[in-house]
Amino acid sequence: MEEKEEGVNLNWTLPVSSVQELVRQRQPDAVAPRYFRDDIVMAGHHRELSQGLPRIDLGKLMDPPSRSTELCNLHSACRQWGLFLLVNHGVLDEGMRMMKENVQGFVDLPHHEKQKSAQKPGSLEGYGQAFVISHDQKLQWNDMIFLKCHPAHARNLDLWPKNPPEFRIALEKYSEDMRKLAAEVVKYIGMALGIHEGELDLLTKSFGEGKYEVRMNYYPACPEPERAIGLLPHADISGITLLTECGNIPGLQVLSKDNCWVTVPPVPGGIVVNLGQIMEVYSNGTYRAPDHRAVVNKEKERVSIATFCYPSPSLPVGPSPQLLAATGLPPIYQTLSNSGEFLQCFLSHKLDDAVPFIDTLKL
Ligand SMILES: O=C(O)CCC(=O)C(=O)O
Ligand SMILES: [Fe+2]
Repeated sequence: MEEKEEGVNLNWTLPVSSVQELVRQRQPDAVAPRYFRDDIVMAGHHRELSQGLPRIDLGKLMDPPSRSTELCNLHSACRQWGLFLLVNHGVLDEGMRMMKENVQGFVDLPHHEKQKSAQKPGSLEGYGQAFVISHDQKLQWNDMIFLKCHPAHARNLDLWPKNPPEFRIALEKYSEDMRKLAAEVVKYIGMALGIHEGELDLLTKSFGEGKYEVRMNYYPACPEPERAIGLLPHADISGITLLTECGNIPGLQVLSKDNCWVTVPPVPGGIVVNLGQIMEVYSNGTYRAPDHRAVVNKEKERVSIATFCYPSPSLPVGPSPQLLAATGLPPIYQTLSNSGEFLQCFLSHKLDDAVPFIDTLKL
């Protein structure tokens, strides 16, 4: 019998064993049935892109002579893919390196040490797995540690690892860098959409003062990568997500408009930006919050760091008033009072609902 209960939501997860421990202790040469994802991995075609995914240069956006051309590139990247590789982003190498080293250092700790940051019942925050709501649910080939970083009062420091000793400093610095970067990137996304003056200031300010959560993903090497999935296809619920990959190991794939899975190749020093559902709603569906997933491979473990960036409560979450006025189009989504209400609706939307969350907001 399914142990799923009525009213269960995504803000809750059952403890399951760490994939890393499973691999370390048993050194399996096959994937356990609970991880078989043949339905998902086999579904859909996979394609390598000859011309590559869009690259956006933040330096060019900041520099007035090159801005308008780069805004056109940004506009088409957000429309076509909802994902782009951000280069020349200005985040110092030192902070990035320190964060990557500390996340890898945490991953390499003995299990009992990592368990000091284990998720507590009733919350997704901490070390564990996301969204496990029944004992017979299929699992993902992923362990993670998920921590709230901004605003500072939202931090649950009891879950922040004390080991490696510089982990906390690295995360604090990194999330601060991501907060500043997100506000800048969102400003240009707003400009690309045609937003200006007061509304552009409100948008930028709301991300400057917004909510930031960091999810560090660990995908061990997998004996049967074609049978398992690192992360199931999903669209992020955030405004935008900033993704840093710790090594040179591909794994992230994005769904193209014509429904092909396209591998996002890691670019050393680059940051992958993907739009979340809040921006899809804000753009009245002009921009995409793309479905993406993580696949695993046989030889190498992979580590990624996703920062989910949300606007502060000062921004209503609905189609941009300026955009509606400029296009004369009707809103396709309802407006919720802020990202808190948006998240609440998302969390109470049951996992197994056939309708994607964003469609429940359609007018
Ligand atoms: O590991 C990756 O590349 C994807 C991570 C991701 O999509 C997420 O954490 O939401
Ligand atoms: Fe994601």
